[in-house]
Parts: sequence; structure tokens; C-alpha cells
Amino acid sequence: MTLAFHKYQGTGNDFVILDDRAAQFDTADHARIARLCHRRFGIGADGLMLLRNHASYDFEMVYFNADGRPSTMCGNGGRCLVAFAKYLGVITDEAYFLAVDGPHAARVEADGTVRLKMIDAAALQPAEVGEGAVFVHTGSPHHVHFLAAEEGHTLAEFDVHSAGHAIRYDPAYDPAGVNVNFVEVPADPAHPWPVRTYERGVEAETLSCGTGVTAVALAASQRGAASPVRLQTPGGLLEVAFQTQPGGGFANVWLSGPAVRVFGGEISL
Ligand SMILES: N[C@@H](CCC[C@H](N)C(=O)O)C(=O)O
Repeated sequence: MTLAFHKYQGTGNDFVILDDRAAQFDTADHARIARLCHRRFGIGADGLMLLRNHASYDFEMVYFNADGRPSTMCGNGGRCLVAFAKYLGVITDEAYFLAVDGPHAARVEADGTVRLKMIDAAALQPAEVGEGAVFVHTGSPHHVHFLAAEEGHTLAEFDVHSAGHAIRYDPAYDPAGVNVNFVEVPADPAHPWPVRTYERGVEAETLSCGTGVTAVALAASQRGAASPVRLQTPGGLLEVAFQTQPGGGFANVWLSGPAVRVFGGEISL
């Protein structure tokens, strides 16, 4: 039996997407999902998503990390799924869909940019690990670490895998774990903020993380950045717009960037 799939990427965060409007895919078979995402034995991806019908929304997003397990919200994944919904003709330019963290509005611009409204975020908290780091939940849990001068002059030289793995598995984040973002503070806060992310469930650095750059943008607002903040990931440029709330939280949070169909095919896995 073969499985039809589509491969998408949003600033290099890549996904296998399945049209599962008939709700036939076995979501409990985590080993199969991990095989489909495997870069040598499968299609290769940071995660897998199902587009499913929903009675009250344009569609439902069902997300799994590359390890095959369901997880919390994926911002780049959500943007790619909106582009896929347009490709299928499920939506035209506007979408209102349901994800694991609740409803999301989205819009596909004429140039292909996909804007996704993220959930409101609570005020930034000091992280329990690392001097000056902050924690914020943007649909997924994120630790944001601003590089200090003594850790290397540029983010490009930093050992994201080792440092990210250590923080992700720090007992302070048990049992859920955390995604870990490393940020270089630009000379001018109006310039793009360089970000690299170690992702939980991929257990490696990815080329970009949408909920991660959202967390970084909110954290950067405490260091002089004004909305909208531009974030430079290894896979490309993203933008996050937001409004700060009186209690320190954030509302009207929008994540924007490219979301591209790479190829489609059939696999007998
Ligand atoms: N790449 C994603 C985040 C996906 C979820 C994450 N790995 C987790 O388990 O928290 C994004 O673009 O937000």
C-alpha cells in the first residue's frame, strides 16, 4: 500500500504533509511517523502534519515531531499547512483553523508570505537555567538564551547542539523538556536578530523554528527591539509582530515568512 505525501518547508524547517481529510491515517503508529520523517530511511523532515476536516473550522492541524510523537504547536508547520490548504483549494487566501493550542487565523499574501496568528503569550519569566535567559510559551515551550560576549563573538561559531541538548534535558525542564534558542544581540535592535534553535522532538538544531523566533522576538522586546522584529535563522528571514499588554503579556502576535511546496510523491512505508 502506498501513501501520497507532500513535502513543504518554511525557512528550512521541513515537513511531510498528508491530506488526511478522510481521517484514515493511524496517528497511534508513532514508529511509522518517525520512519517517514527519517532522512535516510524515509522522506526526511523535522515533523509530519495531517490536514483534517473539522466541522467548525476550515481544517484541523495535527502535528508530530520527527521522533514520531505528537507535540505542542509548530509555527512554521502551521504556516506550511495553510499554504497546503490553499494548494488543495480548501481555502483561498484567509484561513481559520484549529491546532493543538487552539484556533489560529492566517493569511496567504500575494507574494506567498504566510502570516499566522499565534496564541497570546504570558509575561516573560526568568529561566531556571542560565544567567539572563528567559522562558516563554508561544504555543510550544521556549528557553531563550542571549549570547554573552565571552561565549564567542558570533552565533555562527557557537556549539548549539551541545549547549541546546544540555538545557533541553536539564532537570529544571522535566518532564516536558523545552526548545532552546540561542540569540546574538545585533548592534542595532532594528536589524534582524540572528537565532539558532535546538528543537525538542527533533533532538537536533533545525534551520528555523517558528514558535522559537516568536519567543525570541518577545524576549527581544526587553532588550530594545520594537514590533515588528525581524529574525535571521539559518534557513531564512522571519518577522514577528505583537502588542505588549499592561500585565507584561503579549497579544496580537503574528508570525510571517515564506512557506513553500518542495515536492510530492508516494511512499510504500
Ligand atoms: N518547529 C516548530 C516547533 C515544533 C514543536 C517543537 N519541536 C516542540 O516539540 O516543542 C515551530 O516552527 O514552531
